[in-house]
Amino acid sequence: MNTGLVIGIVVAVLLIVALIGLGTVLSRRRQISLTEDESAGKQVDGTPDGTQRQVDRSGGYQAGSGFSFSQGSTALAEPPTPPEPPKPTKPATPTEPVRPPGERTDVDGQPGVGDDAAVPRDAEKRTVREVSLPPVVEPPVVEPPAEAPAEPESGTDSEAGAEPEVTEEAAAPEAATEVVEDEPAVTEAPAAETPIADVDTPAAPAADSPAVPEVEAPAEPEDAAPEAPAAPEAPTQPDVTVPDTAESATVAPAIDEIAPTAGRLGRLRGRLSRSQGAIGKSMLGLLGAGDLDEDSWEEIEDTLIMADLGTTSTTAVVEKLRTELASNPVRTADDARALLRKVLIEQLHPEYDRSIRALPHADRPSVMLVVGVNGTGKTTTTGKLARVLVADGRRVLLGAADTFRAAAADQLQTWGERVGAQVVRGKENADPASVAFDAVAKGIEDGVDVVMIDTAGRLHTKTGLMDELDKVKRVVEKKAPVDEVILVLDATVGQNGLVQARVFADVVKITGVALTKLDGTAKGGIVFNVQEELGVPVKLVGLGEGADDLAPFEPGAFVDALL
Ligand SMILES: Nc1nc2c(ncn2[C@@H]2O[C@H](COP(=O)(O)OP(=O)(O)OP(=O)(O)O)[C@@H](O)[C@H]2O)c(=O)[nH]1
Repeated sequence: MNTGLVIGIVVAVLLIVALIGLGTVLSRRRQISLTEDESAGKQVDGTPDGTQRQVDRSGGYQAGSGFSFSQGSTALAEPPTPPEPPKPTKPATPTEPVRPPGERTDVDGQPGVGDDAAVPRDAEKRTVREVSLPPVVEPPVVEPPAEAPAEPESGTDSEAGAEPEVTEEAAAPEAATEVVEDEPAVTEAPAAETPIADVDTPAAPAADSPAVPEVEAPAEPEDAAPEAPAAPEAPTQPDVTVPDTAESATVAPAIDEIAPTAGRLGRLRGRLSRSQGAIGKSMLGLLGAGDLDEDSWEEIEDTLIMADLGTTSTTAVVEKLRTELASNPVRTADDARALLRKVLIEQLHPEYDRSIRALPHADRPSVMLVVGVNGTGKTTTTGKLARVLVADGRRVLLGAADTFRAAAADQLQTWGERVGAQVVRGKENADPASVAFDAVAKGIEDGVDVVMIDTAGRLHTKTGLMDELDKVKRVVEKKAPVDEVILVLDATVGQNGLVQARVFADVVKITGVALTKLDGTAKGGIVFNVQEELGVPVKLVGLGEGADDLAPFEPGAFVDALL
């Protein structure tokens, strides 16, 4: 009797125990804990610091491409100025990619290009690489009237460049202002030692040396911005310095080796590790905690706001997360990560065109203005981008329209010399618009592929500056339409950067943003905010002071770095 009963009871008990065990296991698996995740990460690569962990999580992400360049004809719906009359333009020489196949992947240990990069400490350490620049030389062409020391060229040149175009009433005068075309360091003695030796303004005119302060603009340029009726402000002091006898000097200084441009964001991802802590860790921790109550959602919102995503992006991200979680609850840490990744990437508008409009047009170079508040990294970014372009086989001409600070032009010149790009610069306090005009004229004349103009970045609160910027653009467009206007923003200043950005956006039509110093902030979320506020894509990110610490912005790679 009892044997059967006993067996039955034992079986029943065993069954119950088994069911309880199974239930426990299942309920545990639904829980995702941050601490669990972390230790797992450590296990994988055995490093306690977050940096390594990122690598594993990325699944070895490689940014698919390098920098993407495009032609900017349609870029700015600005009134294109009358096309250049057939000038002595050299058909945009089909420069062949001289691209140095970079074997180097390390960017650390590169020189810090500081405020004043005039002294390239690393020059000797680098492998000198010959990047054969298309022979721009043709001294005779521009030189003829050369005998006259000072004004011959610019003065006349500007005018000349102006006249053929539609009356150019204003153009000539405006542009006629002081201009200095200075080619790489062909100057005097001191230049001897290093090819990169910083150069004072052009050799000749004694002028500028004395510690000229970087203060307010000179006489007229500021208010001289009087729109169209600009005609009056005629021949401002046509004081010019040096027609570029140095032209040919462009030829062959020691040129830097440039790091490979492809996959840079992937390679530099470690620089974003601080941002990772701010967004990735806490967000994943919260999302992984299973069912989220309102407090948890608030915490998620706070995290995003703290990371500088801004309210618009934060709200959008939270709403998307809520919707997704409602229909597809996350069950594993990987699920949580995948969901967050997807939502964040969507919020970064991967559909935006982030190509840099730096490809030449049939009859003229592309023209790029680099604008932004002082100290954000305009000059540095211009130099870094010039390197990328040169590495891509492009002929680049840099226009130092930041005449406000002498060191800025020196700095740009140094960058130019290091990659073999021509530099057109003006005397300190020269009219920036004039320098920009001459740079573009020179670029057209020499048939370069792209002219990049570094502008001054005085405080946006000075309306004079903004007028000046507006004037620079107008004057430049008398020579050629501007294809790209890159606004450089410092990621470390957070919301203030956006205030500045809006002011600039009111004056010029910004077509792309370069967000610098992302290596120095835990608030990588600023990228979302900037795009949302300006409606303009972040195209470039600065991730360090090194010469190659500039990467194209790629939403996927960026989010991977954050998580
Ligand atoms: N850490 C870091 N520093 C950067 C980055 N970009 C630029 N810098 C540094 O920021 C400082 C200012 O850069 P500049 O290029 O001189 O800035 P700017 O906007 O041209 O300044 P002004 O000529 O005064 O208008 C320099 O020390 C640069 O090395 C970056 O991405 N990361």
